[in-house]
Amino acid sequence: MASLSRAFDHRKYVPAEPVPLTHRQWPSRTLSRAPIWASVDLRDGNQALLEPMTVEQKKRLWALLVKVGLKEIEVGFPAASQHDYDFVRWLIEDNQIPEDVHIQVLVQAREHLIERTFAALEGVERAIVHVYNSTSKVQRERVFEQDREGIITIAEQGARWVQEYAARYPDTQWTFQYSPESFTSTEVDFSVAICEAVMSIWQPTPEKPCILNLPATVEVGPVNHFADQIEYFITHLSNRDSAIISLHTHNDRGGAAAAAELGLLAGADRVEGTLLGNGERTGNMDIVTLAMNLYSQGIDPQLDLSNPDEIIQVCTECTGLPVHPRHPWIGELVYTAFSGSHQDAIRKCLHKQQADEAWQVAYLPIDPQDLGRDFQAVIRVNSQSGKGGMAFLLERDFGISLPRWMTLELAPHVQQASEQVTGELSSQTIRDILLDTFMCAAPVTLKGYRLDRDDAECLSVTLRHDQASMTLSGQGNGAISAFMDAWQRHTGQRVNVVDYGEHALGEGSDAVAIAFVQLNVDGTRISGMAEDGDTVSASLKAVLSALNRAGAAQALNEIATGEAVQA
Ligand SMILES: CC(=O)SCCNC(=O)CCNC(=O)[C@H](O)C(C)(C)COP(=O)(O)OP(=O)(O)OC[C@H]1O[C@@H](n2cnc3c(N)ncnc32)[C@H](O)[C@@H]1OP(=O)(O)O
Ligand SMILES: CC(C)C(=O)C(=O)O
Ligand SMILES: [Mg+2]
Repeated sequence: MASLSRAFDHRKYVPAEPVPLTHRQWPSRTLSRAPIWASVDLRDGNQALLEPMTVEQKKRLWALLVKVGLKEIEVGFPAASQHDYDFVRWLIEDNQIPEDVHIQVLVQAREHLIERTFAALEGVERAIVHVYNSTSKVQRERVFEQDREGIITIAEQGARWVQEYAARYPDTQWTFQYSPESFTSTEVDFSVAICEAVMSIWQPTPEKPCILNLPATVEVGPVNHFADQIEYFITHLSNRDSAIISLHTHNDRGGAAAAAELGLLAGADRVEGTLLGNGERTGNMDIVTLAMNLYSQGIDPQLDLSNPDEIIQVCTECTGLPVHPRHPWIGELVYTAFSGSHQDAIRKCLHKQQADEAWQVAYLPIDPQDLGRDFQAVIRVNSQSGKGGMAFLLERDFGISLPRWMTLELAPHVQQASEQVTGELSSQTIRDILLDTFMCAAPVTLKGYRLDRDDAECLSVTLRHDQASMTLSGQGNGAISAFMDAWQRHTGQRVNVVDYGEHALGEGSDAVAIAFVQLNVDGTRISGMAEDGDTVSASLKAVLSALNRAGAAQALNEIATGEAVQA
């Protein structure tokens, strides 16, 4: 090989060895049920922390794992530390293990460690004892300095010791688990051979199977490669019915959840992982992510994840690790849309979504309310937002349904404000911008009106400006057109109504009317809005808002004052 520079140089690395699998089945399968879940938060998660959890923190996380519904929980490496040992003793002596939960403990294939592990478990009703040794070529050659036979011997010895010590505690229902650690970097035929060697000692049966846990101790290849490794293993293992095939993926390439999903397609039964993915290096497979992936495909994950805020709080307090705001499914920002076209689509879909139909909302793969997230967080407005977002917020928080043309007129004002604040705009600020821009009750104000319904509507409207009141009269087929007529007659301006909209705000006796109008005043379009307890007043005030914005005061000052009456 040419000499490798010390700098960033891809030639230092070799790709994963292709798996000799010709008619792979996993690509044409789909998942239809949840796997057996096993948590390794209290072991793999714990061993990755700068400061391992205290017994109190472990107790808290344990309670959460049980609450979420995990039935197999690796609670530690009791031969490694007094903390872990004491925690296991507390679980047993304090009767903390629910009847349907199995605790699991990890141990190396070394006799004195196995002996102490069983001592820690004394008195437990049921438990999984998990023994491992490393099997990859690099571990064989550079760490253990053993050939394949030597590595198999370590595994066999471990299996034997586990079996022998278990026999000393006949009152416990034991399940044995073996991991060929570094499975992903191990030749697949050797993984099969070493697991078969362990099985030949344990003699599992379909009624009393052992667990073979296949770890991506380090994720070294693409997720399809992992699926090939799993399918090869499962289809080449003798006595497959007597083993529960378990996956234990890490996230070095960011594929832990995807690898586990494909591994399940390849025939695995069980997955190990941690809540929110804490674990060595980039972490273990995140159980929440995988469970929510299944949930969003219409599969019952068999875990209660309806309160992710509690999961986040307990996990962060126990591990000291923060959760990224864009963490899959449960991050603070994952159901929030800032960008305009997304907001527009979400708003339209939410309007059309029926309670009894399948979820069909663009940009929201699940209903955020399933995770206790309300729509408060869904749409937020900043400089990347469009009209859809602000319309959504006005409707959601204030019940204001803007007509489309009004939304279009408001949008540039909101955009300008969001650019000035370089951040997010609250719905209150958006409402303030709406009112400041379009609700223009001065300088000309509405003092009163009289509407007589005859063949046409005859309107007398009294306005106030500059301490003076004046009454204008006009006719039309409604109050607004009569007001237009009156205004034209008295000012000489050409005024037409281009668009109009109105709706009730609130309900019952507290309801008020909100009216929006777009006028054409001497060839220029201008809009106004108003609120009033009286519908006609709301309409007339909306017209006056538009006229005020168009310079009503000046128009009035220019006309003859013949009809003006001093107040
Ligand atoms: C991928 C994983 O997560 S595996 C789990 C890793 N987790 C942990 O290791 C956390 C807890 N471990 C510990 O605290 C310590 O490793 C202990 C207390 C268990 C053991 O400590 P030590 O006795 O100092 O041994 P250490 O773990 O350093 O291992 C070194 C020796 O054990 C051997 N060894 C390591 N793993 C195994 C194994 N799984 N089975 C058999 N032998 C093993 C090594 O070859 C080495 O042997 P050598 O001394 O003859 O060279
Ligand atoms: C002990 C084993 C299963 C492990 O944690 C790993 O290989 O990542
Ligand atoms: Mg691990």
